[in-house]
Amino acid sequence: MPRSVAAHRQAVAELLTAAAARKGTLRLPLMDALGRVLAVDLHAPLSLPPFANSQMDGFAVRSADIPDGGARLRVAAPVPAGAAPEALKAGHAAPIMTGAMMPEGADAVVPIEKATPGTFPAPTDVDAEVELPTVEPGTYVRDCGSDIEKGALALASGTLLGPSQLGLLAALGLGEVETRQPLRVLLVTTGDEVLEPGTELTAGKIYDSNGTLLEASMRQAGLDVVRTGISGDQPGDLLAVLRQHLRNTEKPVDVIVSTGGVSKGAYEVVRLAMTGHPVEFLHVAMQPGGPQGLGTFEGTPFVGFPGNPVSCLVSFEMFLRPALSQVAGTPSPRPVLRVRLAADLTSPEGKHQVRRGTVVDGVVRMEGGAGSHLVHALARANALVQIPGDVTELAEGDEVEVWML
Ligand SMILES: Nc1nc2c(c(=O)[nH]1)N[C@H]1C(S)=C(S)[C@@H](COP(=O)(O)OP(=O)(O)OC[C@H]3O[C@@H](n4cnc5c(N)ncnc54)[C@H](O)[C@@H]3O)O[C@H]1N2
Ligand code: MOO
Repeated sequence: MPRSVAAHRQAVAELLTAAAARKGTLRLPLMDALGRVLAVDLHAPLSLPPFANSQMDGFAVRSADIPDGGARLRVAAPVPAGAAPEALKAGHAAPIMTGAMMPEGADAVVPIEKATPGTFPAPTDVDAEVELPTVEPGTYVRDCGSDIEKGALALASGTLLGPSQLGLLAALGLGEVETRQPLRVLLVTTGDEVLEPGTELTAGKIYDSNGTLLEASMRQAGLDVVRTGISGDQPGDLLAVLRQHLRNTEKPVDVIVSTGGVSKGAYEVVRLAMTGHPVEFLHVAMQPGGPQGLGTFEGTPFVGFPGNPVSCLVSFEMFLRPALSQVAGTPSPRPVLRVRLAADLTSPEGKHQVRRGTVVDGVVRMEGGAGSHLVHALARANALVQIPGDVTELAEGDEVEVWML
């Protein structure tokens, strides 16, 4: 009886719980923290904006100086961005640039486009005057702390640090940030037919797509990855490679992920190598990614993905990524949408099918067929299309769940 997708995801999460709990924190320069997870609640060390400033190039005024019909005001010394201006005298308007600090006493900005004349006077013109329309207090003023007040929670522990979050930390003047130490994955691809990209292709051989596909997925999900290179179909070779890396105390490994060698062939290297170790080989009611291995190898959690590249990606997205979110707080789940099918489709009964598709304007079009070797079609897709095991036929316009890649 195949295992359900949810049950296998839970089994992967349980396998990784102890390893995730052992991880500490790591203080990193901001750019090195891209894709990492914040380890602490972070409170703003200063207010943003740190001072009231102008949202427009224009004139800083005391709004009370300008009645309904407008007023003619004396032009004060200009306030460029970066300057600490003098207080604004009554009856005056100070030329002020976007981002420049509001002078004390000024409470509004009139944009230059609304001024007469509509250009700033030369700084040498000490007798200049300007005619301005009436303005509400606060107009085009970005108040101190209007984005965040000093001491308020800026980012909660567990936040994934992407460009926007790191930009906020930089705006708050922080050069470093406390991150969760990521789990380190030992990634091994297997198969006598598999060659490193960049080498010469000979008869019967193919290039290793899985290593790159999975390392990229794992890095994107905030994991550390150590690659072993390709292991051939001799179980002894695979065992030697794994043991060599597990002995490396400088880079201790938290989980091993292998690809290939888990199904029913005559030379299933991962199955053979794991004989006598507590690794279970089973079938999940999912396509692609049905054959799976799960257990421990000499105390280290072991996850064996099938060899087909699309099966590897689907296995990562369906099992490892969500399991990591659950146990390691790596908050990188895929955005889930409900969209309409561009065309009819069929799906095998009893298997949760994960098709690849392109979502545009709320409609999903399939990319390629169901085959798990279709890497070109995968590269065109922007979503995984989820078709539950009890659904065998869907019509154009029917709603389906998609996970955006
Ligand atoms: N009799 C059966 N045969 C197969 C079954 C089955 O249930 N009964 N399951 C099929 C399914 S589904 C899958 S998925 C694969 C899984 O096979 P393995 O995990 O044993 O993987 P391999 O046989 O080593 O490789 C499968 C496929 O993928 C290619 N491959 C392997 N590694 C790489 C790599 N690093 N980069 C690119 N491509 C790779 C390999 O050449 C094969 O074409 O088994 C089915 N068979
Ligand atoms: O499960 Mo296999 O991954 O269908 O190709």
